[in-house]
Amino acid sequence: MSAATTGIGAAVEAPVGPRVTADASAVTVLGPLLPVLAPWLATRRWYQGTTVSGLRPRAVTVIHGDGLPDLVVAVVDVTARGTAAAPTCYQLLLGLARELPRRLADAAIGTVPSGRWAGRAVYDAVADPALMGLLLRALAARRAGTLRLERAGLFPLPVGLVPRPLTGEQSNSAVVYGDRLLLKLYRRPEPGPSPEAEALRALTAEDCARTPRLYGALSVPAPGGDPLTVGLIEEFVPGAEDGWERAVRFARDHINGPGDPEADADPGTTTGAGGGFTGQAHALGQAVAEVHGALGRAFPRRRRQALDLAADAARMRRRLDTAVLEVPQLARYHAALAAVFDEYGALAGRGCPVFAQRVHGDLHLGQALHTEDGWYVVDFEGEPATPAAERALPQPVLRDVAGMLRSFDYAARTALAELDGAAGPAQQLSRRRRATAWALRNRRAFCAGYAAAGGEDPTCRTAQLTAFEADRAVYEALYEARHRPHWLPVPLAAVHRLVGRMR
Ligand SMILES: Nc1ncnc2c1ncn2[C@@H]1O[C@H](COP(=O)(O)OP(=O)(O)O)[C@@H](O)[C@H]1O
Ligand SMILES: O=P(O)(O)O[C@H]1O[C@H](CO)[C@@H](O[C@H]2O[C@H](CO)[C@@H](O)[C@H](O)[C@H]2O)[C@H](O)[C@H]1O
Repeated sequence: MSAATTGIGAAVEAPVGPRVTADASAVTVLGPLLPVLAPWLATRRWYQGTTVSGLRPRAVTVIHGDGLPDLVVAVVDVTARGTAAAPTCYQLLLGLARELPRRLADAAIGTVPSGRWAGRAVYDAVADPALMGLLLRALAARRAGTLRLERAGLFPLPVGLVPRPLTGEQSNSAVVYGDRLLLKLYRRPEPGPSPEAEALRALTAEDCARTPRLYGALSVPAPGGDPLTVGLIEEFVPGAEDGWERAVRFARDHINGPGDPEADADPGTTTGAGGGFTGQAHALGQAVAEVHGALGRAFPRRRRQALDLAADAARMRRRLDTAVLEVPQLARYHAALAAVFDEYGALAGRGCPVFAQRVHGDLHLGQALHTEDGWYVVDFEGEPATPAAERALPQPVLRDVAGMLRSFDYAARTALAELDGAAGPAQQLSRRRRATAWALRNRRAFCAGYAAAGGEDPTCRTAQLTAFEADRAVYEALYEARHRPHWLPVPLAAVHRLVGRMR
C-alpha cells in the first residue's frame, strides 16, 4: 500500500481525567497505523471500494482514560486503488490496547508496527463498551478535542449508562447506552448540513411523539466549510421490534396459516387478508402522517409550480436512465416508466395541486419501530444512493407513502420466498394469492391510517402515487443490483405491475 499521508488535518489530544499529553499532528498519530488499517478497511461492510491506496487524515482526536486503552477518532479521506473517483470520507474509531481482551477478538485490526503505539493491538473501538463510555463522557464534558457535541434541547445527557454496540445495522455503527441513548456514528460522513440532524432537531423542537428525540449532533471542523457531522445522540426506543421483521413475521403466519377461503378470495372483498397486521398498518399510517405534520410545521411547505413538477419528472427520468445502465432488465420498461413520470410532470397543467415539504426520504418498514406505545419512525438520512445535496430537498409527502407501500410488497414477497420451497403447485398458487392479498390489504390500511390522521388521502392521488412508487422501484432495482442481486426480482416485478396498470 502507498499511503498518502500529506495534507495534515488537525490532531488534538483530549484528556479525560487528570492526564494531559502533548498535541501531535494527525500524520504522526495515524501514520504508523496505516499498514494495518488499509486491509481492514477494505473489508468493512460500510467501505464502498474493495481496495485502499491512499488515506489522508482530516481530523484526528485522541482521548485518554485512566487505565483504558487509548481511543483515536479519525476522520479520513480514502482513495481506492485504480479509480479516478474523488476520495471518500470515512470515520474510524480505533482502540489501542497493550493487550486485546479475548472478548474483543472479533474487533481486532492488527498490531501497530512502529511509532508511539508500536506493539499495541489496534481494534475497532465501537465494539469496546469501555471506550464508548469514555467517548460519551468526553463529549459531555466537552473534552473531546475537535470533536464537538452540539446539544439539542435542554435534556440532561446521562453519562453513567452501560454501553453496548448495536449489531445488525447497515451503513453506520451505533452504540446503545443503558437502553436510554443511541449514539449513531456515520461511517461515511458527508459535507454540508446533515439532513438527519436537521430533521431530528426540528422534530424534537416540535415535540413529535413518533420519533426519538435528539440530544445532540457530533461534528468536526471542516476547513472553509460547515462542520462535518459525524454522528448523533438520540433517544433509544426501548423494547421495540423492527417493523420489517414484524411485518414479515405476520405475513408469513398469514400466508402459511390454516386454510381460510376468504383469504384466498379477491383482496378487495376479504376480511382476513391483512393477516392480523391491518390494525398495525393503519397505526403506522397515522404515525407517518404525524411525522409529516411536524415536518410540515418545522420546514417550509410550498405548492409545486408547473416548472417544479417538470423538474421532478426530469429527475425521475435521469434516475431511470442511470439505473438502466446497471440494470438492463429495466430497459424494456423505459418508455412506459418515462410516460408515468411525464404524467406526474403534467399534473400542474391539469390544476392538481401538489405540495412539497421536508420528508423522511427513505421510508420503509425497516425504518419503523413497533412498541407497546405504538410506532416510531427512525433514520432520517434519506436514500443512501441519492446525492447528499438532493436528499433534503422539499418533496411531496406521497414520496414517503410510496416508499412504505413498496415495503409491504417486499414483506409479502420475502415471507412467500421463505415458505415456497416445500409446497406443491396448488399450495404455491394459494400462497401467492394470499401474499398478494396481504400486501394489498395492508397498503390500504396504511393509506387509510395516513388519511385518518390528517395526511392527504393517498388513494385520491393515483398519478402521484404511481410515479413515486415507480421511481422508488427503479431506485430499489439499482440498490438490489448493487447490494443483493438475488432480491432484484422484487422491484422488477413491481415495475412490471406498475407500468401494466398504466396501459
Ligand atoms: N432511536 C432508536 N431506538 C431504538 N432502535 C433504533 C433507534 N434508531 C435505530 N434503531 C435500530 O437500529 C437500526 C439501524 O439504525 P438506522 O438509523 O436505520 O441505521 P442505518 O442507517 O445504519 O441503517 C434500525 O433498523 C433500528 O432497528
Ligand atoms: O435502511 P437503509 O437506509 O440502509 O435503506 C437501504 O437499504 C434497505 C434494505 O435494508 C432498502 O430497502 C429495501 O429493502 C427492504 C427490505 O430489506 C424493504 O423493506 C424496502 O421497502 C426496500 O426499499 C432501501 O431501499 C435502501 O435505501
